[in-house]
Amino acid sequence: MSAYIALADGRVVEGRSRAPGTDRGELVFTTAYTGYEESLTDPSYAEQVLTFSYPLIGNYGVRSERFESDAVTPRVAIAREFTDDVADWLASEGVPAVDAVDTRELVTAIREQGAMRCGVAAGPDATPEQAREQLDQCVEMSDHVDIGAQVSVDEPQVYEGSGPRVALLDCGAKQSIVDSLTARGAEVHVMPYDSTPAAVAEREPDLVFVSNGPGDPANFEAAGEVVDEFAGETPIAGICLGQQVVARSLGGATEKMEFGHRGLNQPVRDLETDRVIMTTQNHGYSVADPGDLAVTQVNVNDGTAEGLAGVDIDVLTRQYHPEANPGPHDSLDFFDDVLDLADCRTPAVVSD
Ligand SMILES: NC(=O)CC[C@H](N)C(=O)O
Repeated sequence: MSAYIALADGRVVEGRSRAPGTDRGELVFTTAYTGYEESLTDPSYAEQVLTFSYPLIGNYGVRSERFESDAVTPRVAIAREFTDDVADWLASEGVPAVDAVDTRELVTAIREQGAMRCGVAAGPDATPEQAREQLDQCVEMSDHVDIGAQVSVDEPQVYEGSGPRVALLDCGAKQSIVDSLTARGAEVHVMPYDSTPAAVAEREPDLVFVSNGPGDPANFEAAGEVVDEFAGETPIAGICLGQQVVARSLGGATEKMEFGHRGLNQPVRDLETDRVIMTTQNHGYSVADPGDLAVTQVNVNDGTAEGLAGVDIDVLTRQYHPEANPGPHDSLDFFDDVLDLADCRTPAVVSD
């Protein structure tokens, strides 16, 4: 069974269909060599076509305990080789999968030209024309203005705890962010991404936390309004899209990166301690201007802002994923730090 990937640069790359279907999205790559279940269920990958640069994906099976959400979130998955476990899982979820592709060619194209639109057709009757038709219908990431609605809860969900009460604005939150907070005793109220400041205030939070999420942070204005309303009154935290939303709301700006950071070994330097930690990352936008916030951590490779902190107010954000699923685990203390900001309730005792 054949498969075709039509790139925005005019190329059509041929591969083998491992799960049939036609679809489209922004072509990106991750260098992660493990954690494929986590990546394939991370809501931040909505509307993207995910290429794994590591050549064999699926060598330790598929277990739902490792999923970050209920759904497979990228629109299409591509690898040099998928095991049957992964291919069968993607087929059962209706997500097209393509392997037997020279992923080095795709990665090089993305590195040289940036993350780009693509269309995919896979299956017994797939044709290059179908892939090109998908490409024609593919819009730029920033045009997915309602992307938050795809990935957020519809109604608030409460996880009980005896520690600080966290209002987590769910812009596409990974389950391991919720788990990292509840493991430390926090009471977590997962709130829809478009909650109003009044709806958040009703929860009487000790900490307002903006989650990770897909697409352009400019399309998460409601979360920015919540930050604007609570900043200076209640501590604020953010991860990845959350950092971007918080920065935008507090006078800063974001920009689209050329091909982003996606992988498990991105080095980050803390400017105060000079310590370098290895981090897991998945983002295509970055904070170009921190506004009223101070940059406290930077990416060692390209100098982009990896951590921000309030100067006079309690704000702490990370561009990488401190919940570190599947790892490396250098960054878990972020959760202790943000809960310390909110320590007006019973102290949390549990650690990872
Ligand atoms: N993991 C995330 O939260 C990603 C944030 C944002 N969608 C970006 O690509 O930059």
